[in-house]
Amino acid sequence: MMSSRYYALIPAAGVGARMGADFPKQYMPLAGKPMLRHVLDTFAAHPAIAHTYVVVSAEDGYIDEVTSEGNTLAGKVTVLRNGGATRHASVLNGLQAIRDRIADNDWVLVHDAARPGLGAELIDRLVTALENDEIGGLLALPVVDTIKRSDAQARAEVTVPRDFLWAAQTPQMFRYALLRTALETAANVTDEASAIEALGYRPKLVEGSPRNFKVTLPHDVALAELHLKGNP
Ligand SMILES: Nc1ccn([C@@H]2O[C@H](COP(=O)(O)OP(=O)(O)OP(=O)(O)O)[C@@H](O)[C@H]2O)c(=O)n1
Ligand SMILES: C[C@](O)(CO)[C@H](O)COP(=O)(O)O
Repeated sequence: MMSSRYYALIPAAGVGARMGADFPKQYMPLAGKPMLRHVLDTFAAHPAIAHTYVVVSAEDGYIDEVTSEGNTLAGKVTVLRNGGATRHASVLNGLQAIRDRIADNDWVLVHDAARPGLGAELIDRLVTALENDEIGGLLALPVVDTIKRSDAQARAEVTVPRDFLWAAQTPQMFRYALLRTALETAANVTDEASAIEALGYRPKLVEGSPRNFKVTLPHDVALAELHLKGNP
């Protein structure tokens, strides 16, 4: 039997509403290049990744410039212009579009365009941890703060025990057929692991890194630049 290959799928069809810029945040310049380009460069340079697919919206007017710069992504990255209204829809549309280019058993690493701090060592950590896994899993960080649940007026109602709580990151890595089925079946989910969990499986949690945080709000930009300039 042929061994499984590894593919990256990057949902990049969001509008970045919480960032409040007048263009999608994945195209913001960070440490000399657009946020999305950091992510594409990382996957394109990784020896384990057979190919990278990036999902953008049909109206996207930025992606061609971002992928053509320097010509180093040629043959390594394919743009899919079928992003959906939610992250869930964008990932599923991407998976459906590549059905003839991937085997059911191949692994897909789904990674947010908005997490430019991912480095090769974290990809290695995830891939190594899941080498002999049947289900797959994701990078995540154990929660370190005391956790409060509040009422609608932001008054603490209860302190939630943080044992066994993790904050989900990406990549989230699952075999193609299982992931596609899970996302086709699930109601709107915010990550791939939720859809897999809904089928009754337990994705493996592999320790990620604070550096791999999601750039979401305006104040995240300076921190992302700091990380990326320290280690481009
Ligand atoms: N319809 C969507 C929404 C999000 N994403 C992608 O999913 C990732 C994580 O989403 P998030 O940080 O929530 O990005 P946005 O949806 O762009 O941000 P916001 O919720 O603030 O609008 C990003 O790479 C984003 O581009 C996507 O591909 N398609
Ligand atoms: C997939 C994810 O990055 C894990 O934290 C997250 O669920 C997606 O971001 P959102 O802000 O919930 O859309």
